[in-house]
Amino acid sequence: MKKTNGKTLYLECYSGISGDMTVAALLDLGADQDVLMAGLESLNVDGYSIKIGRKEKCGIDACDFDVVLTKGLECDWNPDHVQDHTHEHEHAHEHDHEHGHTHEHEHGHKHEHTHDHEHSHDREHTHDHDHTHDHGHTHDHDHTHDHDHTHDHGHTPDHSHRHAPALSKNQEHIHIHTHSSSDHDHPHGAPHIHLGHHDHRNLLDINRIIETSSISPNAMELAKRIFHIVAVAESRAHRKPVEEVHFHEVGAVDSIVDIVAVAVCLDNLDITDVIVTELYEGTGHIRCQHGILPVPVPAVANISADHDLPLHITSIKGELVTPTGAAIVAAIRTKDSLPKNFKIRGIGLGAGKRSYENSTGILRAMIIEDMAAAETSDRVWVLETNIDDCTGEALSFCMEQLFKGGAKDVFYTPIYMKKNRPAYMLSVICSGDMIPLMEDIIFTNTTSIGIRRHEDTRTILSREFRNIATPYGEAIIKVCTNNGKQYFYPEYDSVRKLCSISGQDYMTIYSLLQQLAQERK
Ligand SMILES: O=C([S-])c1cc(C(=O)S)c[n+]([C@@H]2O[C@H](COP(=O)(O)O)[C@@H](O)[C@H]2O)c1
Ligand code: NI
Repeated sequence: MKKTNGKTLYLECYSGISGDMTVAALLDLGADQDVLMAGLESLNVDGYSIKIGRKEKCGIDACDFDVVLTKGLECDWNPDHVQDHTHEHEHAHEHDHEHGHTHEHEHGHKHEHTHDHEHSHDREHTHDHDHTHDHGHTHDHDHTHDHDHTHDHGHTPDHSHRHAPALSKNQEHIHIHTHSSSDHDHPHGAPHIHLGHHDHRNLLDINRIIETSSISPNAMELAKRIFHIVAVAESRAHRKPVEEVHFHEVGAVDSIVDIVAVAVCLDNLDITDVIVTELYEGTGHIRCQHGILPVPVPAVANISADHDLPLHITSIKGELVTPTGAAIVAAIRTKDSLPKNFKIRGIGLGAGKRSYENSTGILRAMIIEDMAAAETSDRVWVLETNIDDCTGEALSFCMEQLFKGGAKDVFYTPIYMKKNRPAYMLSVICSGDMIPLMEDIIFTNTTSIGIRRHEDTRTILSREFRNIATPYGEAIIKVCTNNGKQYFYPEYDSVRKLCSISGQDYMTIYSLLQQLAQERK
């Protein structure tokens, strides 16, 4: 079910947008890393690890999210290669496709390559796959491309590969998590899925991977929506029915991880409204699996056309907006323009993998609060029924179902009914579209045989939930605004948890949380 009344996200795409930049920006905004990692693990996809660190872009500190592929590139590197290398692996792969991920190869060293450079090996290989390698052995590709890989290797020392260390100096990893078939259990009984970097999958395969995970229903719906947008765009570009689009680069592990990670982080941050600037894009051409593509690449152009995304073409030679980035914007954008007056409640900076002149390579995300919308009113429906013949247990269960179903509020009022019967009036406050579901829950779970209903108006203060750190752990505070003044209401569950950790009484912890929230406002 789509949530409402959450936070508003403002995405500044002045250096374009890609999947990994978005995840990094959302993590920097405070999305919970543990929730993200648990969600990704539940995908039952392996062959990658996650690196979350910091990266300096144009002197600015930003978060870096990297999907490091550990499987599916056996074609590129195997222990035999090492024996052939007399130089110290001072070469970087020159893949033509432009993913922003890192590959980690299992031959005793790690190297990072960003994929935005051209081939320049002096190697003799005919190889109509986009990346080429130059090692003295026969490659045993395990991916299922229908390219012909005819590697005719033989080292010459002048190749331009340069193995960079997996991290740049200023990159401090704060989370590394490896997924491999042997290092974790798969809780859902879902088939374990090995996705090599170049395996081909269609939309059904991707949806199955997402649906068998344990991510929240909101995140699941959003991840599927983003993939669907890419599939439609690819289907038009390649003139194939949507169901027959075989995802290549976009269906690879890093894209699945990026898209699901964005969905999980947005849900975790409780984002319900998103404002996005125009998408700054480069110009010229890039290479990918299909060969040379114009920028914006066909999938990005199609997504922009289908979803009315404003593009701003800069003179930068290269791809600033990836299909994944454009699809994320198309799926989450709810508003076109910023409110006239707003306050910034949080800032997150996500680092891009590429560097261009005249571009910071940073995606900036902000949580903003519209000052005009701080106090507002809305229309709701009130459903009521009087019940004198139902157990307290059934009434409690019904209340739980109503809240789960999306009621804004549910409460019981003790009443006296005919024949002097002590009874309860059940009241449900909900939006108009929820009435059928709410009534069904009441009729199914209680003895009620009739429900009154009327529409009402209410004045509501804007509110948001903030996490604050305390000496006893994290706590959640509800922050409400009235006439520009903020009020801090610690959440009951947080107070309860900290009471039990600290041994302090309820009012002491409650006041401490209010005081800390006030200080950090
Ligand atoms: O692999 C395919 S089918 C592909 C199609 C297109 C089209 O525009 S069609 C573009 N690309 C390029 O691949 C990389 C990966 O994109 P992500 O969105 O997965 O990051 C990117 O450079 C695309 O322009 C691939
Ligand atoms: Ni394509």
